[in-house]
Amino acid sequence: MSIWTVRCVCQKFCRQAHILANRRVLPSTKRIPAVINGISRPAHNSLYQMVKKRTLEARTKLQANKYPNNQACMKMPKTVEFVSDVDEDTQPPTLPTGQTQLGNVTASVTNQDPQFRVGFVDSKSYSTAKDVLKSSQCDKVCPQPLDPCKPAPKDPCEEFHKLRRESEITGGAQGGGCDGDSEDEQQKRLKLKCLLGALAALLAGGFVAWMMTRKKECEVDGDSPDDARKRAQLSGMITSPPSSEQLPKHVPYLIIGGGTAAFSAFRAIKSNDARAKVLMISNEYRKPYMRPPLSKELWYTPNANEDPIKDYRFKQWTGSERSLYFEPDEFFIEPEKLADSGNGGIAVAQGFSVKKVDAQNRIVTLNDGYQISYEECLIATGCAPKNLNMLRDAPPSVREKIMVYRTPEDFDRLRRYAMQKRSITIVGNGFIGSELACSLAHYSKENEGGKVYQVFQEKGNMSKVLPHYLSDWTTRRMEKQGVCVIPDASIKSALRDESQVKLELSNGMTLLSDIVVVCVGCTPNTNIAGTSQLEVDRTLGGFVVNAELEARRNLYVAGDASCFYDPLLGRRRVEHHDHSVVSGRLAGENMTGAKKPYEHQSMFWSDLGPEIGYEGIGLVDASLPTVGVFALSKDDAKRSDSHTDSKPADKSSEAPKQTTVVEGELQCNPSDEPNYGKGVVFYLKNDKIVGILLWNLFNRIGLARTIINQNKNYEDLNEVAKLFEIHA
Ligand SMILES: Cc1cc2nc3c(=O)[nH]c(=O)nc-3n(C[C@H](O)[C@H](O)[C@H](O)COP(=O)(O)OP(=O)(O)OC[C@H]3O[C@@H](n4cnc5c(N)ncnc54)[C@H](O)[C@@H]3O)c2cc1C
Repeated sequence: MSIWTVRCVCQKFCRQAHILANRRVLPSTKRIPAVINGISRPAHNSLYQMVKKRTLEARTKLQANKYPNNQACMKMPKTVEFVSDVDEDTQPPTLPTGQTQLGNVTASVTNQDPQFRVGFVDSKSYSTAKDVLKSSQCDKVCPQPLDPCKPAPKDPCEEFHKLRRESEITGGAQGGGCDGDSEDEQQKRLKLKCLLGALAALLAGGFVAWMMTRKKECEVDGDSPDDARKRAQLSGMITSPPSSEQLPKHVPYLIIGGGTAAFSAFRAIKSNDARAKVLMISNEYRKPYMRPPLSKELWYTPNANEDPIKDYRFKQWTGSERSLYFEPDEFFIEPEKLADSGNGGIAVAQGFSVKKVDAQNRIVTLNDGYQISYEECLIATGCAPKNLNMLRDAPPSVREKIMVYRTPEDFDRLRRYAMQKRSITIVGNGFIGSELACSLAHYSKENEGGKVYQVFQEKGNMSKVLPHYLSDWTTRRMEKQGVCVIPDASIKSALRDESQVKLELSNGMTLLSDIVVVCVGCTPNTNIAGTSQLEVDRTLGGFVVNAELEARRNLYVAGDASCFYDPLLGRRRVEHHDHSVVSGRLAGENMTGAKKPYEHQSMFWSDLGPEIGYEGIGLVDASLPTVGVFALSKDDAKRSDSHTDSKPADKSSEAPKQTTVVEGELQCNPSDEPNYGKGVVFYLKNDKIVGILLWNLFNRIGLARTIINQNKNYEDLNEVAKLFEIHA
């Protein structure tokens, strides 16, 4: 095995990768014990541990088990000029800008795949996504049985149309009954009456048919009122307590928001003030729960077809089971009983919204005007998913096919579509969009479900986080997992079919989908800032707080909604689970008088299916220069060695050329999977390491944290990389 180093020096999108070295790793005896010892996780991280007990062993086992790769689609072309005389069999995998891989198959595929149609309403000679899929290497590299580009075995759209036609015919027949045997003289008047009657009956029949199809839509889009009530009762989705009047008038500790940061703060308060009485006010109708499994583990849990509404149990990657909820219902006390509780505890007011905080007088006002005074208050309102303006402003018929993704309700809704084998389009290439696309593709594969498309403007998945070569590689891996990735494309328009939404993309493709999930980031929930006279950061968003997470005296902000001052890395806002745990804990400690600054570097993680997992810490930002060091498999090492060996004298001056060659190989040969299978990427600012990404490397985040905290220049990053034992 060899170490493979890639340095990205361009500020924007890291266009250049330089191989710096191709040397043997130091033997594992060359560890630096002091640093290695720093790996152990601090105790506060128990919330993080609950979600994510990931060991390399567990992941490796998982990789070997029942989730085999699906087959690759192909690289999408940048433009969609129609080229009718392309020979599919001789198509190169990638084409220069301005050309396209679209083949001469447009008309022939139209009827085969209802998800991709040419000229949907108005029959233009579109080059559709199907054409792209068809014309790519997919036809060459995908074995037939697993080919994700072929039509689904059963076409839900066709079924829908059939049902609809039948109901219309039935309605029409019922409208008859005027074939009377009346006398000739009366025929004219009777005929007229009859015609009018038939027309009325037809209209009634049509109305019945419409109602019937509406009902079918409802069955897809939502529960019947009875079911909805039942599910609401099961999950406690009713305001609790029934009225704000039942909430205490005064509490020592008040937390606005009922998410991860809020719950972490409660834990810290309780461990510093054993009898603390804490009231959490959440506008969700649930007790505190974690979000990460919503886009990952829940979709891989074998019992995913069972109704998870009660406690959303899921299997962690390690195989152990747990619920989405941090604690069961019994852990909490009722808000009405909080004031009289001798030992204190935590109460959650569910379904109530705070509209104002009066920091001067320490009073919080709810939406209905009810006021609660506090001694210490934390704002942990998180963030809300963004939508695209064009979709938000679309007609209601389109909007009902568009959703964002953040809550268990969103999971339920999307799962209903997935279970019904519908085609799903994810918009966006960030963490949640990419995770969800992988999870849905997996779910679809396991259940012979519908197609999963991922559309985004950028060139590759996670391009804001990963250096471009890694983003490219990841995109190909996503395709292998069964996601039909459509990069370099934005949505130009969205129209509604009987059952689907038709997306016209900027690259000329037309995509038909049963549901569109918009995953384009989120906006911090700072609505109360204006009424509460709190400062919001103009650039980063979020409530501005100092290093102690204080917005005002006795008023703190933590989690996604806080824009805090990191003494090491400057002003930041972070939208990750561990940050919400770390900042929530710090705020909780400070609410009990600790007055500590934010010093602990939080980490994040993401999983793109069971085979790709990564963790990051510090400023993991693709616009920074990066150096990546990856373990190569035997074959790749040989290839790289031979390349270097052929030009030993030119090693440094030829670095960019080597890069080009390596990148070329990667782009042209999707089977070069091991290239970026495992490694570490350093993100640099003023030649200092400010961020570290651990790519399929686990249990090393403590070491990464130590290195960032050292805040110094390293002569040779290969030496630093060796500490991570990427071959271990
Ligand atoms: C699907 C998904 C997957 C994710 N996966 C990962 C992952 O793998 N790794 C990772 O590091 N991070 C992940 N994250 C991000 C992580 O979950 C968030 O960073 C974290 O939940 C933020 O916690 P929070 O407490 O700040 O906000 P939230 O969890 O959003 O909680 C805020 C709460 O406050 C409520 N609220 C808002 N305004 C008011 C108001 N005025 N009055 C009362 N209540 C209010 C909200 O309804 C919400 O319940 C994921 C997020 C999502 C959505």
